[in-house]
Amino acid sequence: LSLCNSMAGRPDINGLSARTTFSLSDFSLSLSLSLSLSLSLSLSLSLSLSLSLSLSLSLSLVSLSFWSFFFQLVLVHPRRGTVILKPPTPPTLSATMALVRSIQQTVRTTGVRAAQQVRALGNGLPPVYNEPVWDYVKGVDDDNRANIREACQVVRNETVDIPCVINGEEIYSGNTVDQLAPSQHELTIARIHHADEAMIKRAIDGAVEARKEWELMPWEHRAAVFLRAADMLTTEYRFRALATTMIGQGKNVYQAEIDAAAEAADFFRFGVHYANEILHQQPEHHAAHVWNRLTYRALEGFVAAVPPFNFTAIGANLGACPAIMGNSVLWKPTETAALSNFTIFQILREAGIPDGVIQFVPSYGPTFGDTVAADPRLAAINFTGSTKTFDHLTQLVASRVSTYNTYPRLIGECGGKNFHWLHESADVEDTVNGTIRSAFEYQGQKCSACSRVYVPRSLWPEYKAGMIEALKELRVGQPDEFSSFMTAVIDEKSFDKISGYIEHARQSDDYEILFGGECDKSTGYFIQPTMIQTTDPKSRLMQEEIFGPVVTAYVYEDEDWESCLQTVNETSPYGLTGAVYARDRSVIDTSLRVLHHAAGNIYINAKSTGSVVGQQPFGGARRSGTNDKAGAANYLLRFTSIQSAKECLYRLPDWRYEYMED
Ligand SMILES: NC(=O)c1ccc[n+]([C@@H]2O[C@H](COP(=O)([O-])OP(=O)(O)OC[C@H]3O[C@@H](n4cnc5c(N)ncnc54)[C@H](O)[C@@H]3O)[C@@H](O)[C@H]2O)c1
Ligand SMILES: N[C@@H](CCC=O)C(=O)O
Repeated sequence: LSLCNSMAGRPDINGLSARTTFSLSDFSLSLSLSLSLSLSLSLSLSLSLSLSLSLSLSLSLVSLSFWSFFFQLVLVHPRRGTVILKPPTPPTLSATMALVRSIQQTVRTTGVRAAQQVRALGNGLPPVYNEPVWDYVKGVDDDNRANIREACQVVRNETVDIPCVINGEEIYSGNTVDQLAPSQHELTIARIHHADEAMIKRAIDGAVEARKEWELMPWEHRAAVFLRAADMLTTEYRFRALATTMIGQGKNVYQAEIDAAAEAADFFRFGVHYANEILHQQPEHHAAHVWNRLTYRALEGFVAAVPPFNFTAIGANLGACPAIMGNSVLWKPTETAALSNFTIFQILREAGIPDGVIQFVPSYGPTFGDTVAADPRLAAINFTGSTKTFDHLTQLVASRVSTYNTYPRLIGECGGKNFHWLHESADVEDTVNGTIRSAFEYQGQKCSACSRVYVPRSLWPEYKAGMIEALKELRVGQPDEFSSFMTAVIDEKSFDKISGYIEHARQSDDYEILFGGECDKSTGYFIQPTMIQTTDPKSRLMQEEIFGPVVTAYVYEDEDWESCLQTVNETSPYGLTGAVYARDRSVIDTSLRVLHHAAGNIYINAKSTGSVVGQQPFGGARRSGTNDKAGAANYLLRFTSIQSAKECLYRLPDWRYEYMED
């Protein structure tokens, strides 16, 4: 059990070193095993052998158990064998660390296998666990660093032709759009062949046909495709998935790792895990001589999947997870993330997804939206992106609602205006570190990124100084330079929008730019991390989603903390993520009450980004979306249409009721 529990945590997310996150329970399992082994063996031996022989055997067994204890710790720890051997003084144990790192891959696999055997007993599936995040630490993970550099160089040197893949056929339409590297204009990494309306219609026909066989396929065969894809993605294709995300979407190695490897694999593995739980849920109550059953049908029709640019994993989740539940899907990647999405799609094909079940149809957004919404077989739109686009798709569907064979399900995860609220009891250093990470990692292009901060006057001098000191150190560069914390924003449209907000702040008396503000698109779309202070808590920069590396702070009087919480709650139309930093427990309690509907994901003394599949189901309400919670069973439930069956085990003997006799 301790093994399984330890698998549930993913290191790093809030900045903790992976090497400090193992728990005592990991040790206790190994300890008890080795001690009980040694005790029971020596006991039985002492019964049958002479005392002295038994004693010497016991001693050797104790020493053996010590070593088995040591090795078991390394082998069974599912995420990080290396955690066990953290050297108290690095120079003296550096050789040991190097050795352990060199067997790290083996340990990861072996540890996972050991735990798999434990969990598999429970539910008949291989166990589910969060994919370990690799660190790429200099001097420790040098092989991985070299591999990722090489994989990025391959992406830099090539221009991949990305076809539409319809019913298994690769179609190079010739109607192309280029995918450019955001941080280097001259790099065209892919040429995307767009589908037109006729091709999208053909993809719909093929998908509807393919679904019939796919949804009836025994569950274990469907599940195996995604489990296999997760393994392929995290082993032989890991560096490729990362490199296409790094160069294509402008992520540093760590941001790519948590996205294209860890979260994408988690969506597949946990998707299968949750689907398995759902499929096995059956009515608990049966009247006498009756058998009630539920059948989890796929949606009748097809699912249209429309992901954003900012997470490769979201493409994987939107495009693939409905198929776990037996649906067929049209996956329309966005142009600015086409290469990474295509990489994931190719993995799924190689893992055995049947032709037609997932149709890969890059196309111009409005052409795709109009065509799928016009088809009576549309069963769901699985969307993540801006609130504006989701509004548009919702209106399209609403305007045609009586033409559909079934009411299309609308799943929309949209924008945010996420907050960090500090109380005077907060730990300032912690909030500075959290804000820097949340607001500026991946250039603030996470829907969860912190974008507005509320600071009590008593903490402001220390908080502001801490932020500026960190910002001075924060390096903006190329995605495959290990010194880069930030790189360029995704494209010219984003660049213009973000720089427009900065310009607005420069022109208005409500704001003071405390740091950054420089924007340069001459070689790539670079925007320096920017911190702004406002005197108006309801001004534009406190309300609207910017989706870039800009954070705006408002300073409030310490004694007004409760009314400030009301301001946080009422300022923006969104309700995605937010963080409360305080050490005073009653303040935490009050803040959670006031902010009850302000965020779908609320964080306490933790930054507003970095949700983990299976741990913090993700999504928000208000204008942030339908809050269906990606990374949880609820999400899978949106893609099934339950049929309820009642079977009588007896014959109805008469139509008359007994009371009818006089
Ligand atoms: N809540 C979440 O979970 C979440 C996660 C990631 C991103 N986001 C949000 O996504 C936005 C950034 O992503 P983006 O810039 O790619 O969003 P976007 O709305 O511009 O595009 C999203 C997708 O919609 C497609 N699209 C555009 N017009 C369309 C139309 N008329 N019909 C059909 N499809 C159309 C695009 O091609 C793209 O694939 C931000 O607002 C961010 O907050 C939300
Ligand atoms: N799930 C991610 C955000 C996804 C949207 O961009 C997080 O929690 O940071």
